[in-house]
Amino acid sequence: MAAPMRGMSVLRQAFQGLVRPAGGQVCRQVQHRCYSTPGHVQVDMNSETGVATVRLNRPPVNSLNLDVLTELSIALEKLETDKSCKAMVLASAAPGIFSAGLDILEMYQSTPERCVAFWRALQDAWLNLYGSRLITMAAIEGHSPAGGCLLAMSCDYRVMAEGKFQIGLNETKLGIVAPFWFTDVMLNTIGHRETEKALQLGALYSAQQALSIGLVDKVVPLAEVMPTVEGELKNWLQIPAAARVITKTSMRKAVLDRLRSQKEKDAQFFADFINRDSVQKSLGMYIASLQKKKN
Ligand SMILES: CCCCC/C=C\C/C=C\CC/C=C/CC(=O)SCCNC(=O)CCNC(=O)[C@H](O)C(C)(C)COP(=O)(O)OP(=O)(O)OC[C@H]1O[C@@H](n2cnc3c(N)ncnc32)[C@H](O)[C@@H]1OP(=O)(O)O
Repeated sequence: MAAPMRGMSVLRQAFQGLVRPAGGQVCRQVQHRCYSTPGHVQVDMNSETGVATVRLNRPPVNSLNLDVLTELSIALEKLETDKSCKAMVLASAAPGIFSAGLDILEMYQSTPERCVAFWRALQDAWLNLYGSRLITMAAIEGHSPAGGCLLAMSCDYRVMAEGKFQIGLNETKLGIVAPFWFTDVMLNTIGHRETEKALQLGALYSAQQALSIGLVDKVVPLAEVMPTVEGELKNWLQIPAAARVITKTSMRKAVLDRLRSQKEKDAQFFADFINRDSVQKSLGMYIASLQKKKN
């Protein structure tokens, strides 16, 4: 195995199969390529079908910190440039959870510099996902609040497990405000009236409620989520790719461009907003309430 190259992060090289990270595996078989690293994003590429499964793997709740978001971005970039890849399923390796959203500890008592770096990583991961040429499907096998809901909504199709799991943009409940591009994605998904209610209330929906407002496309028993995604993918894969990609791009371009044109301003705004005393106080209380839930 080659030594790490200068000027290129070990993480990026690991994803490109150039180095074998300590404790990790890079396995290549005829039909499957798995890029498994000590990190938090597992990619399994089935080269026979052209479908990659990307699993978030940061137990217990797949909260999205700087590292996870950076890894996710790199994984998505790599799949985007892999000509054999046609579709991507976003899923979780942690039972009972899709993603708990942004890691609240990245936003609580952090430095402005870290906040900006964290936000840039989120912007890049989202731009890569929402702007992807691939068919993207979310297999939601657990809770999916806030940033988890953003990731799911940014896919082309969503299948959610029935039962106790919840999904939604609950930011106001934490005393924070969903950024404009979260709002844009929700508007594109469920329309203006439902978004207005959902965002003000910080609503978290059951799978059935989410289905009724169009936040997810299908609700099935937990064990059926992956087979349902695979079945749906067969339909999507039959559509001529160029026509589908042009359609998707034209429908998403305005929302993507809106963030692209003001990334730095948005990152600065986030860092300033999140470090306000009143916001820090709300976040502190929310963290305490999560911990109290256990006692
Ligand atoms: C004026 C105009 C302003 C314009 C706006 C400008 C800028 C925008 C500013 C801010 C926007 C920022 C956007 C944020 C989006 C987000 O994603 S915020 C994150 C929201 N997430 C949540 O609310 C989820 C909270 N978690 C839960 O509800 C539950 O954990 C769960 C997901 C339902 C799972 O429950 P379960 O019982 O299985 O697990 P536990 O609750 O016991 O959790 C286990 C463990 O994990 C910790 N944890 C949970 N969620 C998070 C998280 N998101 N981040 C970090 N840590 C988390 C939890 O505390 C437990 O920890 P332990 O006690 O140490 O074991």
